[in-house]
Amino acid sequence: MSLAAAAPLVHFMFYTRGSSDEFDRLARVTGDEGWSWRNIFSYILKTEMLSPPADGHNTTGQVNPSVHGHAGPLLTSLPGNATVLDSRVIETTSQLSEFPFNLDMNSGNPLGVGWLQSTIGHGMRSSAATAFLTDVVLGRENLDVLIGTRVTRLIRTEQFLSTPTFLGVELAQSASGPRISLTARKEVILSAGSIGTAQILMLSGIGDRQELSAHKINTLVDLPDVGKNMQDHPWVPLQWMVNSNDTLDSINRNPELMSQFVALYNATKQGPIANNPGGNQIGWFRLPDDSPILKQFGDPTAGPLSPHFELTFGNSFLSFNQPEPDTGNFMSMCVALVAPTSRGSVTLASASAFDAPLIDPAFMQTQSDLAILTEAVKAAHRFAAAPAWKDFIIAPFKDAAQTTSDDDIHAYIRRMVSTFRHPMGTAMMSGPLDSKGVVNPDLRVKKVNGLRVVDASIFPHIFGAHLQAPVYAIAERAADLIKEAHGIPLSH
Ligand SMILES: Cc1cc2nc3c(=O)[nH]c(=O)nc-3n(C[C@H](O)[C@H](O)[C@H](O)COP(=O)(O)OP(=O)(O)OC[C@H]3O[C@@H](n4cnc5c(N)ncnc54)[C@H](O)[C@@H]3O)c2cc1C
Repeated sequence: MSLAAAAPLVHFMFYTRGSSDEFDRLARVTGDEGWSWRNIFSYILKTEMLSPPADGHNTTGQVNPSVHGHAGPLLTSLPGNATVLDSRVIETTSQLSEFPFNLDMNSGNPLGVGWLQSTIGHGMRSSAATAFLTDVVLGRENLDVLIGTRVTRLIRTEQFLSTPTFLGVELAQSASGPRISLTARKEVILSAGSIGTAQILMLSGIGDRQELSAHKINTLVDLPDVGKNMQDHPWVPLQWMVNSNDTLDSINRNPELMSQFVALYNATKQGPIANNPGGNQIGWFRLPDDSPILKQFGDPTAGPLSPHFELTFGNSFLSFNQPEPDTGNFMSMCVALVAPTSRGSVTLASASAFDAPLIDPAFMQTQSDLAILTEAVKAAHRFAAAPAWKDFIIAPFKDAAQTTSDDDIHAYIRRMVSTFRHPMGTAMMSGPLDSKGVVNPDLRVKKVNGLRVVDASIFPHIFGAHLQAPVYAIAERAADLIKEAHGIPLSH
């Protein structure tokens, strides 16, 4: 029994696996070599089918096909529509040595600037739903997909000495609607994401005793780390005014032009609408090895192939928290801290599954987070100062212009910081004998029988990556762990 994943239906489709170091750290901290890059790589390839870009252009020199899957259900592709930024971003990589070109950021070494790969195939979003819930799969007798239905809690079905078994699931379609209970024969697989999984566990009596009792929930399993250790990627936008009309701003502000491109897209799956709105390239970077910040605070990354920060390059005014200007054309960078050390939480607001829980991403709570994101903002300005942008950039947008001194940047970060929507860690995995953590390396919930978690909540450290690819990777291995546990032959 599991929940279908929906976030892939709304997200930005960036397909980034993270570094080999990050999977190797997962193996190291859990004591399970099965999570290492070497072992996980075949699962990553199994999920993917690298496909031609929407515009059919020749992608030689933009991707390394040998590190990709070519027969999986999830379609990935290179950008499907050229933009006015492309040549300038790539030129910058040969002009400034601190921003080198990387042929393929999904090889295990993401460092440098490369062409964005997206979960797009034939100009359309490829999601967990399109890839895995195909008509054939939906036709299976042993699969029911319930829509408009919420899990309100898991139900303890047995208790053997001090270990409870949770094979029951309670569902409802509204806060006051009837509750329906189902009982699994083998096990329950909880995949409600970093927010939903923590909430459901706590509503089921699995969590921190004190917190649960505050909501009059009987603690059946005292697991204090449920909802703790949350990490997410904080980012700030920076924009520059540019002297070209050929940016998406011109389309976004012109309903007639927009409907022409929508019509083109509907007829041909081509044009700007077929492209990832997030841009055509991304870069992943480390602070220099001799950085005083690393000396003072230590290195928060998983290793030398893991980035401290990310830059994305957008062909329009991009921001989650600034109104779009009425005039002008823009180039934007999203500047993200991808190895944060701050840890937040998900706690219950009430004992109802229909009340959203309280989410505290705890952004910028450590000095090192602030210091590294500050360096990232400075790096973005250096990138935009490369000769490649000389005749293109007019000036930084008025807010971005106030980011020259460290103090200014700190104030800007405090004002602008936002989430990349990559929460993880609220049911973190740890070694089988480790009292910290929520799930064991086989993803089974500690101190419980019959219950496994498979989603982004299990990562003990955030990846330097947009998280869908790491989640697909762990889900592929989880499928084998589940089959093994129930004596079902593996398919490879
Ligand atoms: C706006 C946005 C943009 C993003 N962009 C990108 C991107 O470009 N690239 C990338 O790699 N990642 C991106 N992400 C992140 C990525 O989508 C997530 O990291 C990933 O989907 C996490 O997978 P998951 O299985 O843990 O959770 P989800 O995919 O969120 O799946 C959890 C599912 O459980 C359901 N659920 C929760 N609680 C209950 C309940 N009580 N009862 C029933 N169902 C429940 C939810 O509705 C959801 O369908 C983005 C996320 C967002 C929100």
